[in-house]
Order: sequence, then C-alpha cells, then structure tokens
Amino acid sequence: MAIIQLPKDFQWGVATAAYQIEGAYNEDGRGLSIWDTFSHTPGKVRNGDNGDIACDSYHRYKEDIKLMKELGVDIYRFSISWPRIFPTGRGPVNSKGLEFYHHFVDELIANGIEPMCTLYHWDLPQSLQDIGGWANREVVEAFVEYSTFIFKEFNGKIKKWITINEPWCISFLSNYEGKHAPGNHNLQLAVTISHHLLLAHGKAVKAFRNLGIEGEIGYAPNVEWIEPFSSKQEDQDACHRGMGIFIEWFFDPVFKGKYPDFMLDWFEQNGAVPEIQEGDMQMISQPIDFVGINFYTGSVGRYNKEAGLLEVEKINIGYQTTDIGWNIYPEGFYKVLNKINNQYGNIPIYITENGACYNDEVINGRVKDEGRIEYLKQHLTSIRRSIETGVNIKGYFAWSLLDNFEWAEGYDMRFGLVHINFHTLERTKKDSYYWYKKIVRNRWFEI
Ligand SMILES: N=NNCCOCCOc1ccc(-c2cn(C[C@@H]3NC[C@@H](O)[C@H]3O)nn2)cc1
Repeated sequence: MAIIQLPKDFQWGVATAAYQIEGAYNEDGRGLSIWDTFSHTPGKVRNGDNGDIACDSYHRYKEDIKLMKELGVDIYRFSISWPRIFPTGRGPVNSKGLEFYHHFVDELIANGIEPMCTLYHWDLPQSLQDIGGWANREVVEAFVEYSTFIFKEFNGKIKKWITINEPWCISFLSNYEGKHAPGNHNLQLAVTISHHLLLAHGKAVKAFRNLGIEGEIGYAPNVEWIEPFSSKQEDQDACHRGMGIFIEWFFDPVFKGKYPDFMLDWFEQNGAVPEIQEGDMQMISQPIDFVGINFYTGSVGRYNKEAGLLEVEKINIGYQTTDIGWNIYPEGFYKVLNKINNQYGNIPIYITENGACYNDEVINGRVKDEGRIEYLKQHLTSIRRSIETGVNIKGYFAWSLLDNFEWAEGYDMRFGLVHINFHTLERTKKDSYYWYKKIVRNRWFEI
C-alpha cells in the first residue's frame, strides 16, 4: 500500500449545478430554460425524466449545506440559474429568484463554506433560444448583462467565479451531436456557438475587471484523454483531433489568442468556420486567474475514415467502466493535466469536476459504493502525481454532492456522494461520503 498525501493548502470541495438539483422549475417567477423545453420533449431524456423537482434543493438547500458542513469541505461549486434571475434572459429582475441566491450564499458563508459560482451551466433562458440562442451575438451581450448584474449583486460575498461550464458540451454535444439541449445537428452552428461562448467568456472577464470585482475568475472546459492505438502517424493525428476539439479548440483562443490551425483546417474541410469579428480574439484572450478542468474518462483511439467528424475511432480494449459506461482511466487524467500544463504554462488549475457514476442503492440504510471510492482514490493519485511534476493544482471538487439530473441520462445515472431517493427526496450519505469526509480532514489516503 502507498500513502498519497495532498498539500496542506489544497482546497476541497463538492460541485453541483442549478438545473440538476434545484427543481422548483416554475416557482417564484423562474422563467423556462432550454433544459425545461428539452426534458419535456418526449424521447430526449432517459425515462422521460426532467428537472421539474430534481433534488428539490431550491427548498432543501439548508439540509444540503448541513451535508457539506459535515463533509468538512472548504468550498462549494454551484451555478446560478439565469432564468431564475432574468425569466426572459434580459429585462426585469425576478426579485424572488435573486433573494433565493442571497439566502443560499449567506447560509454557505454562515457555515464557513466558500461559494464558487458558475454563471452559465447550460440552462439558457428559453426566450433567448427563441431568438437563436448562442448562435446569436445578441445572446453574448445578454450574458454580459446577466454576469455584470450578478457580479455587482454578490461582489465581496462570492470571490471565485466561473463564466462558462464545459463549452464543448454546450456547442458540439448540444448542437452537432444533438444529445443535449437544444438538440441541433449542424457543424457550422456548433462552431459558431463555440466562438460566441468564448467571446461571452472574454467579455464577462473584461466586465469583471472593469468593475473591480473582488476575487478570481476562470472558465471550466471539460477534457478527455485519447491514447493513440499505435505510433502510426494517422493514429497520432486522429487522437490529436479527438482531443483537440476539447483542449486546443477551447484553450488556444483563451491562452494564445488564436484558434489552432489543425482544428480550423479540419472544420473548414467539413464546411464550418468560426465567424470571427475584429477584436474578438483579443477579447477572448483576456487574462484569467485559473482554469477549471472537468475530467471523467479517456480511451484508446485510432484513425478510421468512417468514424464520424474527426475520423477517430475509440477502441474498447477492456478498461473497467463505471455504470454509465465510461472507461476508468486515471492515467489519462495525469497525461491530460501535464499536456495542459506544458502547452499553456503553469496556470492555476482547479479540478472543478471529477467523479464516477455508480448506481448503488440503499440497502438497510447504507450505500456501499466501493467503486466510487476506488475511482476517487485513483484520480486523486493522478492529481498528486501531477502536482509533483509541477502542475499548479489548487483544489478539487468531487462531482457531485448529490445524485441529480444527469442531463440526457436522467436520474438513473448517479454521481453523488449522497444518495437521493427521487420519490421521497430522502438524502442518504453513501460510504464514499464518509471516505471523502476523512480525506478532506486528513489530506492523505492509502492506495
Ligand atoms: N465525447 N464523445 N461524444 C460522442 C458520444 O456522445 C455520447 C454522449 O457524450 C457525452 C460526453 C460527455 C458528457 C458529459 C457529462 N458530463 C457530466 C456533467 N458535466 C457537467 C455536470 O453537469 C455533469 O453532469 N461531463 N461530460 C455527456 C455525454
């Protein structure tokens, strides 16, 4: 057995997102989001699940904060529901929605837990989707107005800010692969949206700086590792593209002020180009204070002309998988963190999401989720390895505090340290909750 120790100043957290846990979808003036529309559309979400009630955290947030406090976490990553603040995306503020978040943030702080706020975690007001959504530059301006309002409202209370969560999911998964809201299948649309998301990020950072808001700001891309099947150039190139759509496409504009040529060329060969206007790249590459990295899985990939847009085929070579079918690949976590560190400089990194889907149920009042504990051990070990090779990792957020609405997978796929009975909304701490509580306290574990 080996002892793995994390630094004394390493920050420990848990993460959630508004649409996945809050419920109260039509309460206290909240407007509809694209995920209300998408989840209410038959065939889009497993079992026809939706976020109408979710974990009912809108009403039970004090109970959830008690769970975080007992866990001993330093920090809690949550998102604000844009349509709960601006029901139509712009215009009159919904005072009850704003009041909820003030009470919520005050309760966190009163319990000694630092809030980290994600401004956009996929729940675009439907009214803005009705005018084209993120494909419309007007929505970029609406996001800046929303962000500016929130910055001013919570300045001094919230000191860690994330602009956009997982731009790859918002653009390509949702508008090319069509698997998430709003469910389009158009590469040009996805590329246009990816550019507007980056522009929205940059403009929000600019506003944050101009307003003199206290604290630090970043964004939270999701990344995967794809290991080349062989040293053949075609396999290396295919994996470069497969990772490039997550990494270089969303990191180069922010850290280098330009899109990666190999991805620009590839998209152009497929009929899609980003609609870049004068000044956009300067705006996007506003300096940021940290980058949030969301990592879940990796795979082995090889060139296959028939394997979709990027011509990279992911090969099942027998890796163990979690209950959602994703490979367990901690080596890929170590590799992708070092790749990012080598390519973009020693930027401060928070692991803003990492966790495992295991659908263990409550048996005699207990949830024996050993698989999740093992996954966390392996991935925290990759973090320790990366820190020792010089990667500037400042903290870790387990995804997720609660079992919740896992988007198109609905409630069947459980990522929580706390089990939710979605009929009674009863919370049950899993074995992994108690394990994580110990690690947060001791900062070491055996593997
Ligand atoms: N990659 N290949 N795509 C081709 C095959 O598509 C099939 C579906 O693909 C994907 C890819 C990635 C995800 C995903 C989910 N989470 C977890 C959430 N993160 C934000 C937070 O809200 C968590 O709930 N992160 N990523 C979902 C589906």
